[in-house]
Amino acid sequence: MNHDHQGVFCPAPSEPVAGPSSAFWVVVMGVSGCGKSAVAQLLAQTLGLPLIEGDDFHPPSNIDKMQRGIALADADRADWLLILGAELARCCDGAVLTCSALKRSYRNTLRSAVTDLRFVHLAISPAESLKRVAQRPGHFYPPSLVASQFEALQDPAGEPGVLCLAGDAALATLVQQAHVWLGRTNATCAE
Ligand SMILES: Nc1ncnc2c1ncn2[C@@H]1O[C@H](COP(=O)(O)OP(=O)(O)O)[C@@H](O)[C@H]1O
Ligand SMILES: O=C(O)[C@H](O)[C@@H](O)[C@H](O)[C@H](O)COP(=O)(O)O
Repeated sequence: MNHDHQGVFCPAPSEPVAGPSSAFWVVVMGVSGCGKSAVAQLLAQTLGLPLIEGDDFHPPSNIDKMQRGIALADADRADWLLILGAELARCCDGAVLTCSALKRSYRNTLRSAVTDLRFVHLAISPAESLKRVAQRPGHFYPPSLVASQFEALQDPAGEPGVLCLAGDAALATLVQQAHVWLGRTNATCAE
């Protein structure tokens, strides 16, 4: 079953959606606290593309689970990833999506929604992730779940269309590096 966050049915595309040649879609990915939201917001502004916040599309049951300190399982993430793929496909001229996308199979679900999907992986240490998550007041995601993110993470290095960055660099540097890379790989997505 595939619903958007307001419960409206979203048909999943049977073929990845291709946009105009200038269009591209990019996922800013990584463990909790790696900087997905911060980087994606600036990157979307820089590129003039819509921002899709992956966390906004979790069903209440997932939020509730995480708030109670229970890590999501593959089954909890399956519909969420399909919805995020449909959201990407809906943005015909491209978009920037924040999504943890921790496992290769999750990334492949997103790849099946749009052509040449790029991923910018913000890699940080468990200690840095824990520090940042613990300092984020009012967020639903508890520090006790940080270790589970690293257990689930499958490094995307070597997969097509992936840029890996050190997430402890300055925000402006990260956005610039992603921007340059996206310009260089546009239309080929071979890296
Ligand atoms: N490159 C960075 N350097 C320093 N602090 C950062 C950086 N990126 C993000 N942060 C801070 O870390 C915290 C988590 O960032 P956030 O973007 O919410 O991560 P995520 O969306 O991956 O969970 C926020 O307080 C944010 O301001
Ligand atoms: O797949 C998951 O386990 C969740 O999506 C998780 O990766 C995400 O980190 C939380 O929703 C917290 O949100 P932030 O990543 O924005 O901290």
